[in-house]
Amino acid sequence: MHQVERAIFDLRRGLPVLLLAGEARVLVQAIEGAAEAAVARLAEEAGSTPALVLSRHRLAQLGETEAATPSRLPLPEWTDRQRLAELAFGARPEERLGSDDLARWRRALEPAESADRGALALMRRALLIPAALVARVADPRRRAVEALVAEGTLLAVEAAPAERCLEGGLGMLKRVSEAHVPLADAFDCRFVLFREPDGLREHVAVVIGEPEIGEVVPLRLHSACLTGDLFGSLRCDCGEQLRNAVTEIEALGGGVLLYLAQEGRGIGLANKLRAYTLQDSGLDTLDADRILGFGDDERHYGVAVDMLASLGIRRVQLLTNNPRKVAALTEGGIEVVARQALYGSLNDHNRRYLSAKAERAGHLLDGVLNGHEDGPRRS
Ligand SMILES: Nc1nc2c(ncn2[C@@H]2O[C@H](COP(=O)(O)OP(=O)(O)OP(=O)(O)O)[C@@H](O)[C@H]2O)c(=O)[nH]1
Ligand SMILES: [Zn+2]
Repeated sequence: MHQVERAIFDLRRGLPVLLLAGEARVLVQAIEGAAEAAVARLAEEAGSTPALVLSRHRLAQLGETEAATPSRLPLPEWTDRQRLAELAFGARPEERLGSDDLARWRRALEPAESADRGALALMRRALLIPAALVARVADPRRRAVEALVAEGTLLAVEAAPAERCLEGGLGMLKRVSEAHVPLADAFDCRFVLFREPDGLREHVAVVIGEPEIGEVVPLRLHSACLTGDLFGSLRCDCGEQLRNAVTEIEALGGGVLLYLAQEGRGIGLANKLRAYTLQDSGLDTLDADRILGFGDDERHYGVAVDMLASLGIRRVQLLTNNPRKVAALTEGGIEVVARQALYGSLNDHNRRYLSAKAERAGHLLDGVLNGHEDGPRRS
């Protein structure tokens, strides 16, 4: 895990890393921050033709509608940064790259192997665009590349743990510190901070009042939304949901709110802002994420299950409109005794977002979409 965490750091800085997959040595670089001549340079370094690894969601945007797995797209050396960006996350690839060219690219697709899957997982964990430049190191270049590793200028990491890096080291969450933090809507609150084993993400359990831990505990799983939670953005309903959850849990006699570092349904703030810009050109919240190469929802709730285990909570009354959260907790061995709706209010800016969640992602938002437009509602 240690090397994986370092690899994420290097990739975020725009540096290449070397993935080790059996006998294969594969140079990997992020699309974000890639220099103009990145493909040519990688070709020279590896002595082979670089390829672009794309997620199945992105492949679908390029016309590979049946893609069930990621694939590798071999690239000519003259591929510049602009073309890479169009291929990896451009909004209108057909228009910009030409349908003939796209069809040709598609015919050249190769199935992804372990190093390619590892590269994509690293990009996701690093909250970068989920597309990677990869190049297999040819035999004549192997020594030179290994020398870079030996002298410490290139980081080598095994592909297998890289592939698993999104699982987040379950059961190894560290409970780090805690304090009493009185809130405007609930005076008696304790913030308990948890850190993932690789140190990259932190999550907070807000214990409101003194819930009976052995009984059914009112619980909210809240995914971070900087724009909504902190600034009251009108594009979503998160800020109101957050505050309504605190009030509601307090009214229920106490419970827990898990504030999870899952900004943008797990794609990170940078990508959420990219997705917002795409939404401004007419796409809905799910299609915008798919253009960028992401699935409808990239969140994993293993950390929430671990936090509940640490707090001794096994039975909950869950405040959510999202059936996936109920399913994820149940799968993690938490008994969801009841679900309780939790709404923000509808406005002209979030109407399309909430409708898409209800119509396309199965969120249970009838109560807010059908007529309750004049303020927050609970049921
Ligand atoms: N990718 C993406 N994320 C968004 C967008 N709008 C809001 N979000 C994120 O969506 C998540 C919403 O979190 P929650 O309110 O906990 O979850 P939910 O899936 O709406 O479910 P409930 O609120 O429990 O019903 C947050 O991480 C937001 O940052 C968007 O347009 N695109
Ligand atoms: Zn939000």
